[in-house]
Amino acid sequence: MASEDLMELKKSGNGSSADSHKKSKKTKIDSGSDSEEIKKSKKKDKKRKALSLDDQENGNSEVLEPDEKKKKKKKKKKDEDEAKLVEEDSEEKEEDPNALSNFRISVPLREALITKGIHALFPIQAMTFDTILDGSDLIGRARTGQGKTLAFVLPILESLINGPTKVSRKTGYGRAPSVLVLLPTRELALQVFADFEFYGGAVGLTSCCLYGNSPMGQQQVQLKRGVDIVVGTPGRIKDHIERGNIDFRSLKFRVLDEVDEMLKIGFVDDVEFILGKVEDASQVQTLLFSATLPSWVKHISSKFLKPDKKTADLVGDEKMKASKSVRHIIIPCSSSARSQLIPDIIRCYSSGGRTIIFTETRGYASELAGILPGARALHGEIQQSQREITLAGFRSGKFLTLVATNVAARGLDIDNVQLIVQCEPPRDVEAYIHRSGRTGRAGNTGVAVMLYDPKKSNISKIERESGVKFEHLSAPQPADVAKAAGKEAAEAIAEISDSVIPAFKAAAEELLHTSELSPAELLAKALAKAAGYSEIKSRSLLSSMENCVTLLLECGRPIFSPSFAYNVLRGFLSEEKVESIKGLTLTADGKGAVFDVSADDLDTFLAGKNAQGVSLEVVKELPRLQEKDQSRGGRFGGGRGGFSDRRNGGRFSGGRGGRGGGGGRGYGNLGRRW
Ligand SMILES: Nc1ncnc2c1ncn2[C@@H]1O[C@H](COP(=O)(O)OP(=O)(O)OP(=O)(O)O)[C@@H](O)[C@H]1O
Repeated sequence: MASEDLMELKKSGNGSSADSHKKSKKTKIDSGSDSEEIKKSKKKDKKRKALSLDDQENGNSEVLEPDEKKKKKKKKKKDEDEAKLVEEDSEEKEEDPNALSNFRISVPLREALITKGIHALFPIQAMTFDTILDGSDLIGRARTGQGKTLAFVLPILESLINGPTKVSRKTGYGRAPSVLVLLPTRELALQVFADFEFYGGAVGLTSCCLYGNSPMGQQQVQLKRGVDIVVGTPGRIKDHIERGNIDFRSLKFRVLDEVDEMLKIGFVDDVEFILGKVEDASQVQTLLFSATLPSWVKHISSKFLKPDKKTADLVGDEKMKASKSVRHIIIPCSSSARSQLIPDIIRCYSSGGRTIIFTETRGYASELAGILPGARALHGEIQQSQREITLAGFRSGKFLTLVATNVAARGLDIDNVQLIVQCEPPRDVEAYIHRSGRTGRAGNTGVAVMLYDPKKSNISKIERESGVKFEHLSAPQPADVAKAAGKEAAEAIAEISDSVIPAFKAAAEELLHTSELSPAELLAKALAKAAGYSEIKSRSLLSSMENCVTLLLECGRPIFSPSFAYNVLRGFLSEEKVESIKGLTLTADGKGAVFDVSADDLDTFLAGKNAQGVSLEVVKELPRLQEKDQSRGGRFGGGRGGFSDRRNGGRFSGGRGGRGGGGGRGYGNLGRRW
């Protein structure tokens, strides 16, 4: 079996000395989180990691020492412009091994990068640049938002204009494409196309984007005229092949971005068909990228790559597979409470930036977008032209909340997405990783909130497989949200011009004279009105339902089953009241049960709390609950004692998730967005 080179960035911080650093064939880095790494990259930290090539099977490592790399670069012919640029970047070159000037990136491309504010390569880019430019097939993995797109765009372009594929690349009218990039969604195809268009354009290469539900004719004309780079979705590309519009005889590169999604059922046949159209695969470099590489992908993908392919894996065996620059929060919420809760979650955690809400179905995405003021839906049933308008509006800030299905889960790179809300846990862990990765990109931070129904959802599986340690929080309480809204309304009132006073003064004086309330109380009401409040309801910690209160029942001995809990309640409550309770769930410690009651019934329930040694109290912090798969003997968990909560000592750590629990500015947009 042919050996596969494995490149990996290793963590330092494990006692490796400077000396061993030099001797070691691996260059190690001190990596806290991805964002830290990227921030370090941005700050030109001297302790940058560099590249190491390990042989996956025998543990041998081939080293590209930074010094050797520099020598190699120095051999480059430099024209005047380049000399100037190098001079400008000389400080970076000395300080940052990943500075652009340390790579074989030609001047126009470097200039194009600098106009986008890019002065150094991100780790995955630095790690794979030479390997791709020098002709290897490659599988690349880095967490979401770490710059995988440029990791293939830059060396491909450089190879075509200055590198090994330059000589045999077709040029002129009617030329067949040199590069084929396949992506799973049209939005993603357009996004990657935009990068090729911009950076390729800077070096005189043309690109086109082929995706379904858009006119064939224009695409045909582009292909006929000749393009260097074809980006698209498998269905439409297959269509063009079948119509004889594309010729792959001159192909130099083929890229599967989001490779695991591309090789899933539904795409794999088309992908195989397309890749199979390359007659001499030995002449073509194949590159596969994704943030998630389940083992089955590695298996299937070996079919398409050469035996001496390389793997650049920045995630590797690390437990944490999702973005490290994202706060991962879960909040219990029944499906019927979602639409009431989500606006408050946005108020608490979006820091005034963009929010993407993920739903499991297209219908619910449309429904929710209809309910949430200022939100728009994006899913597969919406016409392509509308999808593009919606995404453009979201990118440009025309509206700040996008409600989407998994069509937006992968790859989309949108500035200032501060918050991701997942209405329920997704079916697979990859979806969780990609969805939550729409925030916290390129060294920024973000918040991902996932709602779950404690009686239905299995959080542990996602936690286990993604390596995420969820922060367990309860829903923000409306009273807390309202307090913050009141503060903002007060600030807004202070800014209103005095010119309005004469018009409103008479009504204000009239109110003061006729009302029994104090001036402060009246002003409080005015602030409530300004912030859009007419009443403040309580919210259950268990289901997030408004006007419900969560109670904890304990009876001095273990509660093994829901029916046992119901029987205890029947001891001091009427059947009617017992039947009115909602969402009864056993606690993880096996000692209690929590359930919701209507706020109006609270006194009736609390009146009987001392009966037969029973304790019944309003829950301030939701205790850890038994999960679906943790229970023995059915859905409600007959398991003795359930599972213990070693992490939080039996209590959720976050308590009320409202004030101070938010990311960044907290309730930055109260009263404005809704
Ligand atoms: N070297 C760099 N310096 C600064 N910003 C960069 C650099 N490389 C990429 N970026 C920016 O980082 C962002 C994320 O990049 P990209 O979309 O390629 O991430 P990704 O790893 O493909 O994420 P995902 O797995 O979610 O698709 C983009 O906005 C991109 O412009």
